[in-house]
Amino acid sequence: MTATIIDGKAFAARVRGQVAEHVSRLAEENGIQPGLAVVLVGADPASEVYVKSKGKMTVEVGMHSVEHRLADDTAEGDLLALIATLNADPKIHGILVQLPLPAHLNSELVINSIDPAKDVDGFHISNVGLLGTGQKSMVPCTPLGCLMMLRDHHGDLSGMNAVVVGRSNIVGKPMAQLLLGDSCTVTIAHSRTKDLKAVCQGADILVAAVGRAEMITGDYVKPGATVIDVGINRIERDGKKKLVGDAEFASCAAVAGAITPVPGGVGPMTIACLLANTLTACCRANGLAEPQGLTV
Ligand SMILES: Nc1nc2c(c(=O)[nH]1)N[C@@H](CN(C=O)c1ccc(C(=O)N[C@@H](CCC(=O)O)C(=O)O)cc1)CN2
Repeated sequence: MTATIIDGKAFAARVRGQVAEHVSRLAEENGIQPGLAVVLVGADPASEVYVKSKGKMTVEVGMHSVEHRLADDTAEGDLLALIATLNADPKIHGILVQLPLPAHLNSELVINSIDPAKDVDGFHISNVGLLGTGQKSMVPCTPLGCLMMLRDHHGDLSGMNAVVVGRSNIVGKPMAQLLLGDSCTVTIAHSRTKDLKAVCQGADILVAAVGRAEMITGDYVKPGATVIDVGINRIERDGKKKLVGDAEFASCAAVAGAITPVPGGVGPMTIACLLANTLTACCRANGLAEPQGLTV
């Protein structure tokens, strides 16, 4: 079998196009412009790239974009004060603090200081609780992007066996909640799961979010299954730098029915869903109907 490649780059471009249409309608009909503030502390090279990309795409869809770049040794109190200012700013509907934060900062405290209504990452404890109890929330961008691609590929997901390998707060846990919300039978597996291979072999949908380069090989995959690869690992092979996922692409693609590549799969959907979440937050803040198909 040769898997269908799920093109996340093209899908993300379509989502951004839909967001842009909504943004222009909001301006024409309501005189409102959604605004997103991104906060970067320190100079992690990958984070720098993601933040730059977020700013550029925010402007491209017609939103108001604000970037705050703070020094690596920024005091926690100063970061909290900035977030308080953004919470109170009516032009800002979404606030994102780029992760990881430098080690001296308490990420949980920082994230939980964001107004939950502006928490476009969906990481605030209120949004985590709302999602976990099936209530309307802000949904974390990467799992939301994965769900959109799965719904697009399969239509109805109900009754499918989904295995999520990885239990992070950012991807694994919310991904499992979203799949459960779509009536999948969900297993969360991780590095300590006994006979991980056998567990994965039972999956109709296999989400690899374990953070280990090419750990999921073709023999973990049920023939015809859909593999969603969330991993972004920078490795060196044959003296060349390469970006690979948590799934070994060639061997998995030989068995799977469909697979997301790295790069060009889940990654681009993360930023597209951030823009969708900012639009959703803006509509909610103004008591307007939420855009259809851009949130759960
Ligand atoms: N506050 C947050 N921090 C982080 C998040 C997040 O959702 N919120 N996710 C990741 C990083 N991330 C966005 O912030 C992100 C990762 C990857 C991509 C992407 O488009 N990847 C490309 C490859 C790009 C490359 O060469 O590195 C791809 O997969 O095709 C976008 C956003 C951690 N931090």
